Amino acid sequence: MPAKEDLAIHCVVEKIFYGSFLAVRDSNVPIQKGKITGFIGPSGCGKSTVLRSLNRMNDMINGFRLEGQVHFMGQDVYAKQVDPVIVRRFIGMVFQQPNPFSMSIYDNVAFGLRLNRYKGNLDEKVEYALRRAALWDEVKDKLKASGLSLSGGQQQRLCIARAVATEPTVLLMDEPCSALDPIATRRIEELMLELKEEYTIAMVTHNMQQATRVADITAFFAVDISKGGRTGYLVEMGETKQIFEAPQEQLTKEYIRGEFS
Ligand SMILES: Nc1ncnc2c1ncn2[C@@H]1O[C@H](COP(=O)(O)OP(=O)(O)OP(=O)(O)O)[C@@H](O)[C@H]1O
Repeated sequence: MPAKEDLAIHCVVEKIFYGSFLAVRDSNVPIQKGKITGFIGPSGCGKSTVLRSLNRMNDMINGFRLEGQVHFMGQDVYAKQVDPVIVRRFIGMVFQQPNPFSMSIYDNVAFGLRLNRYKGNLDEKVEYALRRAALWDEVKDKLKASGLSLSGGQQQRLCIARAVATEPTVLLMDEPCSALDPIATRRIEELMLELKEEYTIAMVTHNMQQATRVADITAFFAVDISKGGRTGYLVEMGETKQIFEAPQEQLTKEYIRGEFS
């Protein structure tokens, strides 16, 4: 277990429910500062559920209930007085499908800044965010064009620019490349490696090669069907190299060898 001061987020899931359905149990998921943590595991093991719990993205889902704690920089994210909008300002999110708003490239990036009543120079901030997302050179002459006019890979980088514009501390990425071709995927992976110099990243990926290319730390989840349900849980978590080359758990070994999916 890493030292407390090295953690950006400390997430201890006892149980997560959707209504009466127990989706995830017993998962202690520390997210280390300045690293990329990858969540891997078979479909339905709760990777997205846990990721989305980190910035209260699941709050909008009817019946969602977390038993456990999520601490961000030592603060309880689920404390009564905490505004989830503020949580998401510090823990940003990039989704599976690029989802630029139906507005100009510029306005997409400025959106969160305006929402937060940013008082500084908006043009400079938009340029900074687009540069951070490695998109500036491709769009600097068409900032007024619709975000939807960009290619899929560019749209995803626009979403990353939108997320980094408000300078979050952590970026959550839920299969950010799954809708992209291999070249656009590589571009996003390179970008993630650049971004981790400034941000802590946690990502869900279906692609084990991607986890080995990008993640410093890997968390492997599986589904427990022993009690007649389908409940996800964390099997093991560690340095990516250790998880892939010397996993501690038999289940991890079998998953990595492709013996189940
Ligand atoms: N909004 C929801 N309402 C009810 N059940 C849900 C909801 N979202 C997810 N679930 C259930 O919770 C469990 C975990 O789902 P989750 O999407 O977190 O898994 P995952 O590991 O990310 O899966 P995948 O790899 O297929 O995306 C699944 O059984 C799923 O059906």
